[in-house]
Amino acid sequence: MSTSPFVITPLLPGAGAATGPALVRRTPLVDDRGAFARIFCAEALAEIGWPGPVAQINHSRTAGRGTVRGLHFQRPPHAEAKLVICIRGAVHDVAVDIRAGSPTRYAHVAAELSAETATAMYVPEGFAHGFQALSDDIELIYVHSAPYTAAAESGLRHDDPGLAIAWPLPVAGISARDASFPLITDAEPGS
Ligand SMILES: Cc1cn([C@H]2C[C@H](O)[C@@H](COP(=O)(O)OP(=O)(O)O[C@H]3O[C@H](C)C(=O)[C@H](O)[C@H]3O)O2)c(=O)[nH]c1=O
Repeated sequence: MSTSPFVITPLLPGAGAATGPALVRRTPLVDDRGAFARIFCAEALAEIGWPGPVAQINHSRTAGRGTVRGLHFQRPPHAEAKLVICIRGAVHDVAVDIRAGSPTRYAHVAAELSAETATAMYVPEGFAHGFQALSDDIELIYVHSAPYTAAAESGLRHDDPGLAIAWPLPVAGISARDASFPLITDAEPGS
């Protein structure tokens, strides 16, 4: 493996490499048998703020192009960092700054993640995450720094005018729960 298993590109100008979301592109080792890539590396990601031990790893499949999942986050003290790894298909991946007092609160960053480009997004604590499937048959792996805590789960509306997220495709297949999150103008303080 070269000196770093990833090429890391911070996505939120001014947030600093160690506090904002980042695009994490894997650098697979290719030979005549195929390829080998590291998909998570605590040491390499600590440089951009990965906070601690891996608490949970999830695998999600999304069948239909245009489907939106999210935007999700866990409220403190269960806030989590995530590495969202696309291992099949392509997604438009979005992270929204929800940090109280942040000069970029409710600003978002977006990037295309795909198996073909070997890309992932680092989503720090204090950011909500969502994505839209750009193809059928998406598979994502999520590495979480905190365990799932249903009581701490919350979210933002994908179509909130206060967020102004431009989804590339007509939105399809969103869950009733995700479609019913409050707008940021209606949300309870601290929610
Ligand atoms: C995360 C999680 C969920 N669940 C249960 C809760 C629901 O009954 C069911 C599906 O969860 P959800 O609808 O939140 O799944 P997604 O909408 O795909 O959420 C995922 O996609 C968005 C974009 C993210 O950023 C979340 O981190 C990620 O979990 O699994 C569990 O039992 N354990 C878990 O660790």
